[in-house]
Amino acid sequence: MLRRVRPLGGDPVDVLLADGVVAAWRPPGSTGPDSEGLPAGTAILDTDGLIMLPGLVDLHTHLREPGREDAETVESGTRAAALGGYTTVFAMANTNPVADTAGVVEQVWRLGLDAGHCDVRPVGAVTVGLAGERLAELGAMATSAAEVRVFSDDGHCVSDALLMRRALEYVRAFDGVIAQHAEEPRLTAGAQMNEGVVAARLGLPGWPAVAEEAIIARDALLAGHVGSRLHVCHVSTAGSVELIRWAKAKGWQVTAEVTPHHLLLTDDLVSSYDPVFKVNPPLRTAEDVAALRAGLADGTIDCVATDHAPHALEDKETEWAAARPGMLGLETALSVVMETMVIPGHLDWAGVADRMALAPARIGGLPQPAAQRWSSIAVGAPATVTLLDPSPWRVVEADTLASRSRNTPYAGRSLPGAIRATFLRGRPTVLDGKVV
Ligand SMILES: NC(=O)N[C@@H](CC(=O)O)C(=O)O
Ligand SMILES: [Zn+2]
Ligand SMILES: [Zn+2]
Repeated sequence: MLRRVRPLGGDPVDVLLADGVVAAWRPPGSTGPDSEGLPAGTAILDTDGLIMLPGLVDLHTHLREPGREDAETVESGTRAAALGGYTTVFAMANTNPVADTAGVVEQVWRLGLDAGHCDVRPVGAVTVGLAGERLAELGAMATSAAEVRVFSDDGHCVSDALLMRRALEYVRAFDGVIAQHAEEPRLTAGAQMNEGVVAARLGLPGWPAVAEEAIIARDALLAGHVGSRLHVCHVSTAGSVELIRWAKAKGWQVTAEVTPHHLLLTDDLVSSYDPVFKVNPPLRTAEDVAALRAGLADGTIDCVATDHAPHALEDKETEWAAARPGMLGLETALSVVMETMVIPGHLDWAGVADRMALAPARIGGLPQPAAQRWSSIAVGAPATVTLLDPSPWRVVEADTLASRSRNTPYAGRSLPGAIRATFLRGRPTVLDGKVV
């Protein structure tokens, strides 16, 4: 029995979860189901004041297995995901070996099943070894047990225009999508941070906005030309938001994501030379942050994706130039979205449900019942939900995170909200803020 849940910002209702589905619900004050006669094992929680959201879906997670199990494993990464309210994560392909064959994507998918904290949907590489030279066996990954629908060379840009065109054409047959890490490599060679006044002051080589925007413009034109689906990873500049708005107005199948860190943090943090703030694409300016928030609010940017990028201490706690780019994100994403979007009034909870669960499920090609699993509280709908307590503020401590890595940019910062429980098809994966 779930009591007094407030779904999507509306009036509180009582919701009963049983056998993995919403068994009944009632408006407050009315009589209806109570805890008598419930099936054994039905979860009974005091959920007064909690907000119920559909289980969150992350289109962009780095789990590091196989290859860098010291930084993260499928088990530790999905544990972090469940604690963050996620019920599905898409695992990026830049592992070692690269997830560019049916064998590797099936391995990652099975590790996810074994861990059981959330659903793991492997992303397949676009090119063999992420080398940007030959297309990987996209069809074999699509028809494997892992049923890959999202393909990405993330970490690298598919910079060859003809290869990008061929990839877009190839995935059309099975309604796949190419998720592009938009970075024109010739324009970012040697780059250390956002190109701008802070870089000039610090004397660090700059990563210009145009390196992202040039690829987005090119790929949107290609996607429109061949009639296929393009998804833009980690959009970070105001100009990129404008380009995506333009591509959508053309009617092209272009979608985009923004990370929590690009919604909150700016490039002046680099003045500390703390490599925890090194990320790709780099932290940008306050004007970019404002445009990203506005783009997410009006739906130009379809969804929030964490780009959770764990790195071992030796790769992160080093001098700025030698440190690997990337930040943790799964355990703090909903709190950062609350701070940057909900509290300032850019998004209500229904908007959060769309941008963090429904839209990413649709883009990632999750089976239709899952994608539609939350239009309202409906009897018979699978209970894949997360319960958020919006009231507490908590100081993030790197050492208490479930991730194997420690590279959170929010350490010492106070963030709003706390996940109390996560349910995957009716089974609790997190209860009272702890992994079950
Ligand atoms: N975002 C990052 O800074 N790093 C990612 C790669 C990527 O998302 O491009 C990683 O794999 O570490
Ligand atoms: Zn990337
Ligand atoms: Zn990434």
